Amino acid sequence: MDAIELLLQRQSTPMLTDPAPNKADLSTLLSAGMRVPDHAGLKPWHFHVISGAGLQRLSDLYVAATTIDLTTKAGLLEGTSIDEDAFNEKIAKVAKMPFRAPMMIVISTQYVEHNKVPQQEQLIAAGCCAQAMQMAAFSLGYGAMWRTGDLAYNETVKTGLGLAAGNDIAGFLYLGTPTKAPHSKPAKDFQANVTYWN
Ligand SMILES: Cc1cc2nc3c(=O)[nH]c(=O)nc-3n(C[C@H](O)[C@H](O)[C@H](O)COP(=O)(O)O)c2cc1C
Repeated sequence: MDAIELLLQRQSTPMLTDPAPNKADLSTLLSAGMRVPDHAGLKPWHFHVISGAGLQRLSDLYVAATTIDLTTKAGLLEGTSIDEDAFNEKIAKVAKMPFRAPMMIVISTQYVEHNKVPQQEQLIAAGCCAQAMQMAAFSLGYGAMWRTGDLAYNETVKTGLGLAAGNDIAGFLYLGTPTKAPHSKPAKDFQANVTYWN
């Protein structure tokens, strides 16, 4: 796919199935992720590639994190008890999340102390990794969807993934093959988002 065509046509695919990117294609994706603009060459990111049994491991972590969250919240509200149905519904929902696609890449930060590169720039660079990997996946014929949600900001999830304290999850990139041929989305007009100083 031509590079401009890729830039103008990229879109997300929420419904994904097997096959996931194969070994060679995954290597291309990860290399694209490493190729992003990177102030001072800090490589302030980390990729967890999760598939197969790893999806169940992530599901278990989501369940543990959500259980802690819900019981802590109930504990803080004196006199309240957990609504068992709502609790079970929420747990069932988060347990399924990693199985939305056959592969996920969790893009997190690995902040480096640097006098010219604030954390904000390092988080942006990690975001660029997610974008680059989605682009690479799209151009190779795979589908991809960048998600976050509460669990991206959850300390139990971050610790369970091995992130050092103070780091962030920039995104969960779901990867696989689109379940059906996607309808091409219309282009967004740029006029209202641009100011020219000539
Ligand atoms: C940082 C970030 C987090 C996102 N999190 C979610 C999410 O949790 N759920 C969701 O439906 N879309 C999320 N999105 C948006 C989708 O990835 C996607 O861009 C959006 O559905 C529009 O589709 P498109 O990429 O085809 O234009 C997120 C995007 C970014 C950049």
